[in-house]
Amino acid sequence: MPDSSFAPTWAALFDMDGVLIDNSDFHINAWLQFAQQHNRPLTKDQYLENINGRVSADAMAYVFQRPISPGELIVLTEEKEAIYRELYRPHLQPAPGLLDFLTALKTQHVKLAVGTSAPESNVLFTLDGLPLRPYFDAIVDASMVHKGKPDPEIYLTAANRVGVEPARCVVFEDAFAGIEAGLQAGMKVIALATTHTRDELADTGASLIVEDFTQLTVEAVHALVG
Ligand SMILES: O=P(O)(O)OC[C@H]1O[C@@H](O)[C@H](O)[C@@H](O)[C@@H]1O
Repeated sequence: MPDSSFAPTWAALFDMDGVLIDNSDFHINAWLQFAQQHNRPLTKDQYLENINGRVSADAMAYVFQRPISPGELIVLTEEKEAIYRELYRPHLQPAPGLLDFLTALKTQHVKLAVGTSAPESNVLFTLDGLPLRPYFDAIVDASMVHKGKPDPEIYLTAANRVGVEPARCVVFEDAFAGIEAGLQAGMKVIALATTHTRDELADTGASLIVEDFTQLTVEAVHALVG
């Protein structure tokens, strides 16, 4: 019998919005409402192409088409995220199959981390609201990096925090910017077809595309970095 205790460690790095929770429609509606309140034009397609999965600093600069000062960014971000949390709070639940999948990964001693573009207030809302925090060895949010996705910094920081080299990390993502961040970090990426369709995700470079976590096994994911 091979001794599995000597198996090299690998890590699963999870995006938060659109992956741990299936909440894209609520972010879209919150952004449209926020933009309207500020008399800024914004469409759903513009959101999907230019905002989805990105840190607030980049999203706000896009919406207002100008640089946003650090003080203004805090106020505007919390205004938008308060709208989102109000809309999504009654629906807050883990993505289908997530809890069983996280439990199976933990049983196999896989290192687990979150790498999200969200501000800390939304991480508290989601990870403590459900609660999911106890599953993870590290959590990296927008306040902990200089550059947001598609830059690889968020996922490289998460890998570093769990002590696993990038080549042995699998990223779970739903957003174009996030998939690119994982690939730029030298990691394998599994795309969740929550925000975008399978067809839209087909040419992104993701190794696998799934609808939700019920379609995944630990073995199938491990095989990507084995
Ligand atoms: O997908 P991630 O990295 O968890 O991204 C979080 C961000 O995702 C964007 O799509 C939302 O519009 C933001 O408001 C949110 O903060």
